[in-house]
Amino acid sequence: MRKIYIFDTTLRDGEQSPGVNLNMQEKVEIALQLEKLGVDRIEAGFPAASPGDLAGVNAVARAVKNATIVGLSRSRTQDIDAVREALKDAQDPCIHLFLASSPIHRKHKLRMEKHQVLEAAEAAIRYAKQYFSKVEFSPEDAGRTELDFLCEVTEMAIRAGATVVNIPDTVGYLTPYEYGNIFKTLKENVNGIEKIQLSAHCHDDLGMATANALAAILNGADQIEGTINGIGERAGNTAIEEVALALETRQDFFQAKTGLVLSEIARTSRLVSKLTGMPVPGNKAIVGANAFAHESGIHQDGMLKEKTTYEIMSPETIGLKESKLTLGKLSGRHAFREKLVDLGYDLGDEQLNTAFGKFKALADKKKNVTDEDILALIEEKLIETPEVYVLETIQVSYGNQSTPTATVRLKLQDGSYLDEAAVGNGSVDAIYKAIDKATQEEVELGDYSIQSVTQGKDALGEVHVVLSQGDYSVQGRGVSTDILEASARAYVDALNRLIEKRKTPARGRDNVTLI
Ligand SMILES: CC(=O)SCCNC(=O)CCNC(=O)[C@H](O)C(C)(C)COP(=O)(O)OP(=O)(O)OC[C@H]1O[C@@H](n2cnc3c(N)ncnc32)[C@H](O)[C@@H]1OP(=O)(O)O
Ligand SMILES: CC(C)C(=O)C(=O)O
Ligand SMILES: [Mg+2]
Repeated sequence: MRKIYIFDTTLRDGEQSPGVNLNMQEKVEIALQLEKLGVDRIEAGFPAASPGDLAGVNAVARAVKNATIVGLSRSRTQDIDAVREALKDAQDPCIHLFLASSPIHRKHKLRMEKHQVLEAAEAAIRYAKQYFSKVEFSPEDAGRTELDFLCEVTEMAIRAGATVVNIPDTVGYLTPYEYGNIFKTLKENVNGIEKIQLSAHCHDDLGMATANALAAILNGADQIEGTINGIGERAGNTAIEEVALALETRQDFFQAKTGLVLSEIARTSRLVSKLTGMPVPGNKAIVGANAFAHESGIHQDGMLKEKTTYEIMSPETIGLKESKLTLGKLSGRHAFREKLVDLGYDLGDEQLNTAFGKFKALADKKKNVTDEDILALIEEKLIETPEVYVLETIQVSYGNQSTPTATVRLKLQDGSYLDEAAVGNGSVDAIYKAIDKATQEEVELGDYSIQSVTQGKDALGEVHVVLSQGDYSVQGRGVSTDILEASARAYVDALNRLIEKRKTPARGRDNVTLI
């Protein structure tokens, strides 16, 4: 199987992401993880950029033993000397020289003619070659360079001693067909091309960085340059994890593989995200939080029956424990039952149906239904008390300069309704007074407590109340995303328990019904 070399530039092009700044320790920490991941080459920085970056590259060169350490340099002697200094302790150093070759860059940025580009690049490669056996050369903006001139530049680089020629699509402009064609053309037309490695370096401005890198592989590229999580200048670089998993999953098609330890991918992704401060989007291929998560009922049912129905690779491959079946409003009974079994509940069909109905109602209101949400729903449901009153609606009018007013509607077992309104010292007080009027129960509120049972802005609030009437004392509990609704539910729940309790002989105030 053909080996594709992985050149990681998270610490160089990745650090060019706006807002990212890695200090020496952070560079070393990431580099050591990249070494574990098994990348072949680590571009640690641009030593001429600053004394700090030179020190960072030097620290990486001293720490890493099992990868080539690369330093970037313009085609200028002072930059090359900075790389020499930075890599003096590296076991396996490599310099990466670049000079733009496209007409736009030649004319506007470098203000050079073609022949000047050739001469300057050749001089730089020859100078660098005195100090480095491994020299990579990049004609920057190769993607927008005339193909015949690109062949000329590549041939010059080989003659001057480059060991790798990299073809950057610097501005992410090309389509996979066009990018692949460059590699094919170089392979077919450049003298000495077999002596060097050809490398692909793509940017994601049009979302084609990974597709372009794969097209390069199909057309003879030996090395892929990229970053972890695809971070990098503007829209970023090819995401290394995407190329690695594409080759792994579609070996039948590409007939090529990397030497990466794939099970280190998730850990590396997390570390890079943490130290760069760049969050990984949930839907990011391979390493996004949703990459192995299934939300809809039909998919979840398929997954429970056979994972390959909806997963083309397994989370274990990249070092994750397992796929996730997240419960939401689109989930079905199979996944819901599975979750309940996980949580220790084995409900009969009828109970399951009731719980599922409540779950769907909650999921309509709440983005993420968590285990705690489900436990709260189930525990509430499993303790059966006849519902003499069912809270239908509440409406509360509140202003800090006016008296809170609440209107409630309760449904009775015969299908009729009780509607009442009341004012109170606060919104909850108004609700409770309205319920008292509607039910004509005289009760004393002994305790009221509220807690959040789940997290986030749409968390479930759980209200506990203790009501007493004569010798009877009962607790009630209500759960809702709205604390006023939870308060009303808790009160109505307690009243229902009170009515049930009155049917049995009183056992005294201390004997509180626990739910
Ligand atoms: C496609 C890429 O990702 S390339 C890498 C981009 N990364 C970076 O630029 C990060 C590090 N860069 C830096 O810290 C600074 O730009 C430095 C230290 C390299 C240079 O800083 P300055 O000397 O202040 O120059 P400045 O950045 O403003 O301009 C770049 C100069 O380099 C020239 N230049 C650009 N590329 C090259 C090259 N490959 N070889 C030689 N000269 C080059 C430009 O034409 C310009 O020259 P001029 O001053 O004669 O007009
Ligand atoms: C330095 C070069 C290889 C680069 O990052 C680019 O052209 O995108
Ligand atoms: Mg780049």
